Amino acid sequence: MTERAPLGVAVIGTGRMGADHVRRIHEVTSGARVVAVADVDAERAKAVAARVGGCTAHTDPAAALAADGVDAVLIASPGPAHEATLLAAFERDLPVLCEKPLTPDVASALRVLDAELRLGHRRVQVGFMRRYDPEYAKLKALLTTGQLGRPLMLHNRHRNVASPPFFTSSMLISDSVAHEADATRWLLGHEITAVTVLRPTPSANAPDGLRDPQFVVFETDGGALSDVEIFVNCGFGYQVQAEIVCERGTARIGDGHALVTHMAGRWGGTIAQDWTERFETAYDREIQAWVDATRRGEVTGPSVWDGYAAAAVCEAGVRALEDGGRIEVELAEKPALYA
Ligand SMILES: NC(=O)C1=CN([C@@H]2O[C@H](COP(=O)(O)OP(=O)(O)OC[C@H]3O[C@@H](n4cnc5c(N)ncnc54)[C@H](O)[C@@H]3O)[C@@H](O)[C@H]2O)C=CC1
Ligand SMILES: O=C1[C@@H](O)[C@H](O)[C@@H](O)[C@H](O)[C@H]1O
Repeated sequence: MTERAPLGVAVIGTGRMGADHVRRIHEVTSGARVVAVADVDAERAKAVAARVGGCTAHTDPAAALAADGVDAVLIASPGPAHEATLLAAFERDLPVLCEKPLTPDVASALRVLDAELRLGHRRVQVGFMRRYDPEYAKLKALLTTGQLGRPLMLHNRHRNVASPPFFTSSMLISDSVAHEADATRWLLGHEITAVTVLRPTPSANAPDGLRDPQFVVFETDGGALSDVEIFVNCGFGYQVQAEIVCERGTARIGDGHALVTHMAGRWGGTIAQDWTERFETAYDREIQAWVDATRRGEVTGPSVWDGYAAAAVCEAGVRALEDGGRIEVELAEKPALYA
């Protein structure tokens, strides 16, 4: 690849996120083009490839990685399939953007971490896109100035309209609260040391047997608390909000007051209905940052260590959900590669 050639991207998994990322790279991102896609569903892969000129469709991710013109990989298959594609990408030393979660459990996350360490350099950006959301970025910048003083508590709310049919009670933690695990670590610059999960009586609108909502409390090594209301069948909208409480003040994001209307004796606004709407700008910025860094020969953004740490927090959270009580998070020693 010459310095100015567009980055040739293989997109693995062409479901909801993968197809949206293909569209994004094709229409929004500069400096990249999709040259191959793979999906176990051949028809879906073909349909998505057909929307992009010069893109080959595969059912085997390894074949897509080996296709002509592939310089980098975007993984958007389900979490349990990530490890195999990550390891295949490492064999070709290809840069990767891997949708969250890095992998669904600690054992597989550690295998990926070990494999990247053996490679000897960072290759992966993990898709914790909230770090690229303008509101989260402003909150992070404010905290970095130190004006508010030491962070004491972070209150998070994470609401989805409805959960998909395959969603389990533990997925509220491993699939959804994974975002707050990362946001807490990133915003505070602390590691999470323990997790407690409280379970109110499930909403009558939750599917039978689903423990929804849940109230999760993280303790951090900086002495802060971060709580998360996770409610994936709230019915009315997609809401992600965060309020930081510090020694000298508070700051809050996610109220969605960009447009307030006054009409017919009422005032109000609209609520996003899903993540593609609420975080559209974050995804655009995330993919552009990945493409730009990759073309410079760099790897930036959330690392394999961040993906592993989130997996460790979520695994402790799932145990806390199942067993009750407070579960400590066990983290390996942080390798120098991720310092
Ligand atoms: N950052 C974010 O806000 C979000 C991230 N995600 C993540 O994106 C990833 C994909 O999620 P969705 O698009 O919602 O799922 P989806 O189910 O809509 O799409 C997954 C696609 O992967 C294909 N697939 C399954 N196994 C495969 C394999 N071994 N190789 C290649 N393709 C395979 C499926 O046929 C399907 O087309 C997941 O890791 C999920 O956690 C999902 C939603 C939001
Ligand atoms: O990552 C996501 C989904 O996988 C998850 O299931 C949702 O709860 C999150 O809001 C969304 O951002």
